[in-house]
Amino acid sequence: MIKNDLFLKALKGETVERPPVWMMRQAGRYLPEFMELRKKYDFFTRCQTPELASEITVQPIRRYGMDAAILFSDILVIPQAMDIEVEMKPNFGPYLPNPIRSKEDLDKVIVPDIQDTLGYVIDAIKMTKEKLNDEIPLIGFAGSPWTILCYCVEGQGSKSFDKARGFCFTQPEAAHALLQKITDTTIAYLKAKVKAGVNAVQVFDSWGGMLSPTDYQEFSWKYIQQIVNALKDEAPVIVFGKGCWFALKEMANSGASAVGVDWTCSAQNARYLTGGNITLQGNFDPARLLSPPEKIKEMVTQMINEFGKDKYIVNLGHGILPYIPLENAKAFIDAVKEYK
Ligand SMILES: Cc1c2[nH]c(c1CCC(=O)O)Cc1[nH]c(c(CCC(=O)O)c1C)Cc1[nH]c(c(CCC(=O)O)c1C)Cc1[nH]c(c(C)c1CCC(=O)O)C2
Repeated sequence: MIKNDLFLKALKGETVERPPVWMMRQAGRYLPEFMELRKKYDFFTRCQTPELASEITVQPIRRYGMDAAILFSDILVIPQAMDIEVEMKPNFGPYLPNPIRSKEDLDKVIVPDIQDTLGYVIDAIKMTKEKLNDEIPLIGFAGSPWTILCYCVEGQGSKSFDKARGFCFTQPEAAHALLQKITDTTIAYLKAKVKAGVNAVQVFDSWGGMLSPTDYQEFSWKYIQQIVNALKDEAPVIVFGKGCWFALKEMANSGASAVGVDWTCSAQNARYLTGGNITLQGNFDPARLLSPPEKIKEMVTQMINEFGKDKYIVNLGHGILPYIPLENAKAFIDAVKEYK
């Protein structure tokens, strides 16, 4: 039994005294204790060493007391496990030296055994569960197949992922074969995470908003739906698509327990588009954490009033920025805890 079950209650749609709160990318560079470890260990060492990954996961919890923890890791451990090389270059971000651009490239991509390739994540989950001591739930996550394809084809981050979109439109068969391999790997991975102890899973479709609504159905949503179908009876699933307001209806009807929204969609519109019954998560503009703490508190209270306290999980509309002052992040969390 988890002592603070606000997050799990909200995922079930149950009535709560106040909504739960966590922040996407809450284990990150705005925390000085994270920066200390970052000086000593490179990115994938931090992900692959259970002592480090579990420590980084609980850092924001110790400081702010969020209502859920999210395992420190990265969505790009999936392509790595599939035999696609991934580097994390300082001041640059993800870099994949051998991107997938043809059927031949695709044939080299494997659907791996999870324990063999990602056993370190399983160990990190078990160690994190011990550190959390059943105080709060732990969230596991994966990127959506489309978002993973974006990096596999583009080879690095991008403002528009033109090469990834071009690959889908010029070589649709290869694109679908890659998406299916990623989907199969992701399903096995998330099931293993649940078995290891995570209490919910979130699928990040960070680049879903790059696609037209029609292309979104074909190249992204179809595969996310497979993941939801495979996971929903094992753990609550949260689906978050950045820029994907047009898909909120499918998301709400998918069997997912909650749907994430970004800050370009109003609470009222999100409730309308999702039919008013599903738990929503979001959607504070991450740059709004640069406002003065008093203003942040006022805006968070207003946001809760707009979404309603029930069937709602307070979060940012995307990941926290690296240069957010500590007291501003605190104001965001405290405003929720003080909500009446
Ligand atoms: C697209 C994406 C990635 N990774 C992730 C996404 C989807 C979520 C989103 O859209 O924000 C997911 C992710 N990445 C990380 C987490 C940890 C858990 C959390 O606290 O939310 C999560 C959930 C750690 C990380 N992943 C990364 C960092 C920062 C790099 C570092 O610590 O050196 C962290 C804390 C690196 C990373 N990883 C990725 C990028 C683009 C970068 C570079 C970003 C940058 O440098 O600002 C890919």
